[in-house]
Amino acid sequence: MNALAATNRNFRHAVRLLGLDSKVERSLMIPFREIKVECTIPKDDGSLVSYVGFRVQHDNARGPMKGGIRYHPEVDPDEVNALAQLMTWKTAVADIPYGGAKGGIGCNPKDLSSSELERLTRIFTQKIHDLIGIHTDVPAPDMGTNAQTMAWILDEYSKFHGHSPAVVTGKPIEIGGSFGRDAATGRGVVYGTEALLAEHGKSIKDLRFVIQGFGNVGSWAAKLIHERGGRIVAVSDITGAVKNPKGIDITELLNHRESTGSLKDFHGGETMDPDELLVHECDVLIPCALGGVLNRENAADVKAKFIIEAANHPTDPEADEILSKKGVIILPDIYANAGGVTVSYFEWVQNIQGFMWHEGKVNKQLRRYMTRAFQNMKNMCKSHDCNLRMGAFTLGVNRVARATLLRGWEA
Ligand SMILES: NC(=O)C1=CN([C@@H]2O[C@H](COP(=O)(O)OP(=O)(O)OC[C@H]3O[C@@H](n4cnc5c(N)ncnc54)[C@H](OP(=O)(O)O)[C@@H]3O)[C@@H](O)[C@H]2O)C=CC1
Ligand SMILES: O=C(O)CCC(=O)C(=O)O
Repeated sequence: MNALAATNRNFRHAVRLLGLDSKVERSLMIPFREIKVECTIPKDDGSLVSYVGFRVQHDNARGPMKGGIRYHPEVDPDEVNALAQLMTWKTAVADIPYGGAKGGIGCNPKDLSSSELERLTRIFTQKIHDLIGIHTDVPAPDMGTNAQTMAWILDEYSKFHGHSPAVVTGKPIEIGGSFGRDAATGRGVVYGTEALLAEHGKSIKDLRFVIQGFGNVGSWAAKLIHERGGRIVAVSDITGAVKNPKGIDITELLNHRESTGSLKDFHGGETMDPDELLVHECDVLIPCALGGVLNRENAADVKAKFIIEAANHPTDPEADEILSKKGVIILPDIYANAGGVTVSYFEWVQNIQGFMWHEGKVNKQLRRYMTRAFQNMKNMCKSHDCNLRMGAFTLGVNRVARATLLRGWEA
């Protein structure tokens, strides 16, 4: 099942649990606006290359639309639509005053030089600059993009609209980024994991973890779990996977990745088949890379008792059913990875105020938001007798439906 069909299915299930009207359902499902643009750039060798860029703005009932921009070869319109919709429910779960959006360019950023990436980002910004903005749609990093990408968007956007730091979040600190944004998604994952484990009388230091993906989210989650005494027994990136039953020294792995650019040839563990990673023996599995990685092919073989969805939609609905029958507890993406967008909100607030917070304040507020959202999600589970995914979906969808009804549809 593709990402959009899976997301729509979860949304419809939440609508049924909430008893929402079919007109509200239809209005919430159809995206506010879908943008598709051609981006042609000269390569460094003078040849021309064309890419397709997307921005889907899903809903703005609760505030400006918000969500990352992904550079990845598998970016397609359905996936961007699904990710934009997930952002709408995610910002509502976190209770931050935003709607949802997502963007992407179908390219492999590893095949482009830094100057080619800059040209691509600038041309994409030129094509969408009049449709994004501080109070309309605020992009941020996602897979394959980073603080530098946001700096180029800010610079290009500012040529048309004047200096506008709040038009993107996840920027470098020097040009208005927030302390703590780089680590925020991974840190939020850890706060969410702590809240879940505490409910089950467990703590990070007693458990074994497997992490798929060692980019922004995966490496920060790994570092913070390692610091708390959690034993990380296997990690992967696109180049391969490494395991060590005694626990991988994450500080050494970060140093290795820093000096070589990947996890390959790391001597603090044994190389393993990356396909084995998701079904490796552990207590907690944290997918931090692509969507749909847990599916009917591998779900029955998963050994973890807890899955923390740091990636967006890593579990497809068939896997969801298989895992739930096995008693695996899944902390859903629209809650588990909401730390990133929550600190993006703090960054936007700081830009608008023209006042910078220190990192301690950012992290303290992040914990407060993640803890509050966890309790709200649990309350929805109780009132609708449902699992955590539906607890999060009913929480998010209900808040957006309420905002939509309050605003009304009169033309
Ligand atoms: N950045 C953020 O703030 C947020 C991100 N997310 C979600 O988290 C996930 C990861 O995003 P982010 O960390 O930002 O992205 P990055 O691009 O920083 O990192 C992605 C990581 O996934 C690895 N990867 C890619 N394909 C595979 C594969 N087939 N098997 C194993 N590893 C793979 C990459 O390997 P390599 O390094 O070798 O390329 C890299 O380590 C995405 O689903 C994203 O939507 C969710 C909320 C916020
Ligand atoms: O920080 C943001 O605005 C969005 C991050 C994002 O793309 C996500 O949460 O999936």
